[in-house]
Amino acid sequence: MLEDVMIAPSILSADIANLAADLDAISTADYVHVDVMDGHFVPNLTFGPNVVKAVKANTSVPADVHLMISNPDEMAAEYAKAGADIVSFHIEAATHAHRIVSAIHEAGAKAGIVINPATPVSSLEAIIDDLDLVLVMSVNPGFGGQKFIPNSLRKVSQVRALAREHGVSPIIEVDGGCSAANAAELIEAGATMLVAGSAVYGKVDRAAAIAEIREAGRAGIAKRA
Ligand SMILES: O=C(CO)[C@H](O)[C@H](O)COP(=O)(O)O
Ligand SMILES: [Fe+2]
Repeated sequence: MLEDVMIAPSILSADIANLAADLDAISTADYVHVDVMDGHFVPNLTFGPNVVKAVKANTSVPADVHLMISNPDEMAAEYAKAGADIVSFHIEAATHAHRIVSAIHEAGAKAGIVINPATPVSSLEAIIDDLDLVLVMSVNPGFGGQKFIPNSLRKVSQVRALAREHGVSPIIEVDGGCSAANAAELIEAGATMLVAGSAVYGKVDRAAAIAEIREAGRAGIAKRA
């Protein structure tokens, strides 16, 4: 049973020159979402483990690190060692997914797998028992501020069904184009954590934006099947 809707603002949309202040502004969030892009798996380039360390040094909000990198086999555990509370990597980039999950766990973090919009939920079947989190991308990764892909809702329901079938309850996170406008339907479909970049950092009052998305999402809890 979902206790409450979790919100993870993405610092992709923060002012990196004023990161400490922009982290203070989201102290009511459940996680801070850190988008790591390597310029290979996705066209864009962002942060490395040093930024995860800087985030950890400047907030007590746990860090949810989303790796959009071509080499999670080599690098995922480094982000756990840098202090990430959750490290998630893309199934499309992984050679030995089970080994990566074990390495993240051994380094002391929770482990998640991310699936792109065109990757089927069935790709998680053999590994869902080992995961703390499944992240459904609702945009093609690489940039903030993109439009939500509607078919993602069906995929969220499919992840929930797969988790139930396996008797596990990973966090079900959705990333890309999430806002107060679609929070209720996402939570109703089975999401438990929503990433919000532009929907939080695009607003002057970030705490109010977080509260608004959370409140909108709560309407979906009651409607759940
Ligand atoms: O992983 C991401 C992009 O690849 C970001 O987390 C995501 O796009 C958040 O930004 P927004 O809420 O503005 O869509
Ligand atoms: Fe992300």
